[in-house]
Amino acid sequence: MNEAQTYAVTQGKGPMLVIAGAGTGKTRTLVHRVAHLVEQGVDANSILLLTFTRAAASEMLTRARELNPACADVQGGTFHSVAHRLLRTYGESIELPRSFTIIDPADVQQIIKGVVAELGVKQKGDRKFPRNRTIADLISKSRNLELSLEETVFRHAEQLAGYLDRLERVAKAFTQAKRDQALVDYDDLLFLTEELLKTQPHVRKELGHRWRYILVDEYQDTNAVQARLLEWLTTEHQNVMVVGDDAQSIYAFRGARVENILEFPKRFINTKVVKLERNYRSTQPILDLTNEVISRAEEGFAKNLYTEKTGGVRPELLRPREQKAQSRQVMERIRELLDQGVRPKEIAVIFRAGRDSFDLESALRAERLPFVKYGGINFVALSHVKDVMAHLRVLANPLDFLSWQRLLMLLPKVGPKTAQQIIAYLVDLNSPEEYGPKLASLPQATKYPGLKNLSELFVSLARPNAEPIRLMEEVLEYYEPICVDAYEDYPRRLKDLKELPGLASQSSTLWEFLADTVLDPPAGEPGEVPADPLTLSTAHSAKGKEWPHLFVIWASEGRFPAFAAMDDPQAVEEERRLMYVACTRAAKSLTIFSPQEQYFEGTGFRRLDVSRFLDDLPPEMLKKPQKGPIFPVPEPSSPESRGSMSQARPYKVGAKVSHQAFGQGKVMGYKGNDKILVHFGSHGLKTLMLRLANLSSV
Ligand SMILES: Nc1ncnc2c1ncn2[C@@H]1O[C@H](COP(=O)(O)OP(=O)(O)OP(=O)(O)O)[C@@H](O)[C@H]1O
Repeated sequence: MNEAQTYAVTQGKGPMLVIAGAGTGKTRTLVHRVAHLVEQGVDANSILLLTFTRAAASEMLTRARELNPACADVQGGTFHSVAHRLLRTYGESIELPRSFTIIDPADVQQIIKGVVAELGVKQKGDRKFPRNRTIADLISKSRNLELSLEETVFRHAEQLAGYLDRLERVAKAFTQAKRDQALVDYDDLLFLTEELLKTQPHVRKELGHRWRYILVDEYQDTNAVQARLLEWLTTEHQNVMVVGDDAQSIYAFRGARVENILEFPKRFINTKVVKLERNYRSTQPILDLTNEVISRAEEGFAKNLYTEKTGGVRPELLRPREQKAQSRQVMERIRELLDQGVRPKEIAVIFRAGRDSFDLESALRAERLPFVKYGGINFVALSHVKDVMAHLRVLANPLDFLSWQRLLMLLPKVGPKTAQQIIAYLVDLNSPEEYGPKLASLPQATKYPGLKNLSELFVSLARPNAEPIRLMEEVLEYYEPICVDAYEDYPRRLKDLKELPGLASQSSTLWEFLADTVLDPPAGEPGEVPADPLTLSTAHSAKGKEWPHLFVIWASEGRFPAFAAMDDPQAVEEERRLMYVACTRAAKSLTIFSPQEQYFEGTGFRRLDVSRFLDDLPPEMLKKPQKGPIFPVPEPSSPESRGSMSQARPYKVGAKVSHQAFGQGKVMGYKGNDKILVHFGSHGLKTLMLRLANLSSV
């Protein structure tokens, strides 16, 4: 431990904020802090460690246990999982039914789809009506940002303003539908827990005594309600340590607020602030590059990470012609490393979106190089997995009509209408013992023979204390023939299903299993993890990890930053931080690939520029190809095409410009082809008509 780390680890009681750069030992400091508290005689049971994923908590607690076995009893988890446990125990005091189940974003979209149909708000042929996913995102955004739906629509989806009244009706009906079915979404978990802590002083007191020390990792990615929950949980003692890095905040799109870090000392008086700046992970040439990438950010704490490691190779930028060439070059570099004796698990390839690695994955398979992939895949959102889970979910919550609907529609000849008619008979079900007999006695039972099998399944599943794995095995036995009938590509799906018993075996109760699969689904692809694999990961899923040798692929405009973010200056800033997170994972070598072309359906190959976050870096920071663009690409002819957009955009994002009234400013982005967004110091962000703005370069 260095001096700053030691200070953070050994402080006594009271609030503490650790602001730490990438690779400066945040995780290590938290682990040592936990072990130190236990060594000082603090009861391990009274320490709560809140992390971003369940895996992070268990990894840190394993490390703490290695330092001191008494750490085995330290409590750990995510805000959501702790909220779930609290609501399960105390939820009835705020009138939450005991049998509530948690729904994931896919379920939310499903409910919204139902509500939209029921309300009849979408007119036939209206192709501009927002998609279910857009509506779900807007509702969640408005809750996370704690803005009215109206304000959220105006700020984030102005083009949908004409639908506002209909969206408000949908939002209201969605809330009601969740209430009717005792369903709780991710956002509800946090807000209901806040309600619980706010309105039930005895619960607050009890928890204040139970958890005497609370430590929070990745504080930059918490949202407003999480910050308040932390306050409620610590009102009794204020023993709270949060650790975060504003430069690594990458979940603003989900409502995370970097301000939580900035405001922490105001919320908790007498906060001790510690800054960690010595980086132990990367060589100086890598740090020079990453420091530069983040120093171009609009705002943030000034940090200058340094290392005492000497030497190291300069990061390198390569510009393969297109995707196939990129995969080939990555493979060559990987082969070189392996030939030098580097282990595959010391190598990772990072990218912006899950699909970015598909081509490379085929190349790796063809060469029989084993890999694991993180991010971009949500195993439990696969429809066949959801089919299976629906049977278990109704066991836990008889009111979960969403799941009833899903499992009934798997029966031969049962469509949505019939499913609804059947559900009308199920509304008075109270416990799983009643399901089997009820299904067998339905008036529809003779017409739909599938109901008989389903009834038998539920008779057999009605064992309140059965382990989740046993229930899972029975459901699978019932479901597999259905899967074969329902899906043409059933062999692949059956293979996925084989992973489910293993997942179920990790939980001892059905509640726990259902909550874990929704709140913290496995991050990797299902299946056995090879012994010494290469890692492929999205930048989001790479957070907190490190590898000696790192490749970043698709570092081109439109891919990283993602095209969808390019018109929104704040989104671009988040993409920049994401690039920073990606590059700071590298310890010894960093190689960045920026393909020069991308193939678009219909329009063919289009030129891609180097990602703006890496463009214009001096060659001493980033080694670049000797020649300029090696492959000439014909300019696109159609005026709507992406290529022409850059012609209509006379200033680079990040360039300095001057305006007669507002003075000097920085170009933040474009809105369409005719508006430019410029940040003018004290005048703030302005959207100007390019034609009229009369800007000049500085
Ligand atoms: N005092 C120290 N002495 C030696 N190595 C250290 C020290 N502190 C941290 N390290 C090493 O530095 C690396 C980065 O540490 P850690 O993963 O805790 O950083 P972090 O701040 O959580 O990083 P990030 O936020 O970038 O994910 C690890 O390999 C860790 O073992």
